[in-house]
Amino acid sequence: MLSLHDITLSFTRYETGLIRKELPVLNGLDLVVKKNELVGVVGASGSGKSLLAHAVLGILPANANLTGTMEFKGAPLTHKRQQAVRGKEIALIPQSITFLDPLQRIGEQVRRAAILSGVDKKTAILRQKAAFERYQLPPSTARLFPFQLSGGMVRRALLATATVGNADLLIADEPTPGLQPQIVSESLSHFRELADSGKGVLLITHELDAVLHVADKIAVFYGGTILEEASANDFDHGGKNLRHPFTRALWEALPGNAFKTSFFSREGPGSLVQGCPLYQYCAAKTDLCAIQPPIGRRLNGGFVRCHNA
Ligand SMILES: Nc1ncnc2c1ncn2[C@@H]1O[C@H](COP(=O)(O)OP(=O)(O)OP(=O)(O)O)[C@@H](O)[C@H]1O
Ligand code: NI
Repeated sequence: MLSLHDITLSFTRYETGLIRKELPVLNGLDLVVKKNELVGVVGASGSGKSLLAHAVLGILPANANLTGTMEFKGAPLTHKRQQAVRGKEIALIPQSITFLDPLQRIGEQVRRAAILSGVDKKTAILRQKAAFERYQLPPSTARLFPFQLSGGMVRRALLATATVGNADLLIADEPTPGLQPQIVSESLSHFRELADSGKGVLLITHELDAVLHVADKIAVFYGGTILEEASANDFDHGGKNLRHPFTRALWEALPGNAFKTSFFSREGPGSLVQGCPLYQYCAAKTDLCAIQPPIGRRLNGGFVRCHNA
């Protein structure tokens, strides 16, 4: 359904004296989301996950330079097509709550999203009511404006807005922070249902724990690229089928597993280095890792970008 190949993204910045600086964010990224599939993208804060979502939707800021190929349902996802499919065939649950229209009542926004995705007015009303019920928004909130809702309610309104239509691909960017555990687990199982009903779901998060239960496949994101693509089952049996040392470290950090902190750092802009992005932190590194970025390859039914896997 969605196929991303060799996606590279940088920002142009002008510094004093009009010196142009390129700030790399994404680097040679490949990712596929199929019909019926829920793919979790797990990565540290600031590693470029939201920008990846924005790249697919065509809503990057003007100083972003994007290269690579994107396909949606087998045809190139050009800028024109992105505009045509946004909110219709591809829906986003944004990380930022500022994506709601501040001047439109919540109920109208959810109904408008349903209509945009191709359902008639009557159905839109029914769908809006069902979405409100699913995300525990009392019917009376339909008449309120976003500023009149609590932060948690705004998040639930965003969930309702993105899932009310018929989008074939749902991209959820950290959709559940600050929500009650019950609503978190309900929205995750709703994403699973959507995938089971023939949609594709891309779920972006920094919590591996939460997505593991619902995802088919996990893409581990670091330093602007995907280090490993593993099936959710690869995390079973003590994670012994995992390919990359970083993914194993993520596995170790799951509740109930032995926690090692040595591997983790905050990823900042411009931190892409000559060799492996994990060179500084990796316990399994060799000299090659310092000078040559590992090339991605298929391994044991998954994907890995590591010289030593
Ligand atoms: N318009 C911009 N110009 C320059 N740099 C930017 C711009 N927008 C984002 N960045 C930088 O790109 C990097 C990736 O940002 P992004 O929001 O995609 O990270 P993220 O993985 O979604 O993080 P989080 O988990 O905190 O949401 C960040 O370091 C951010 O500062
Ligand atoms: Ni983000």
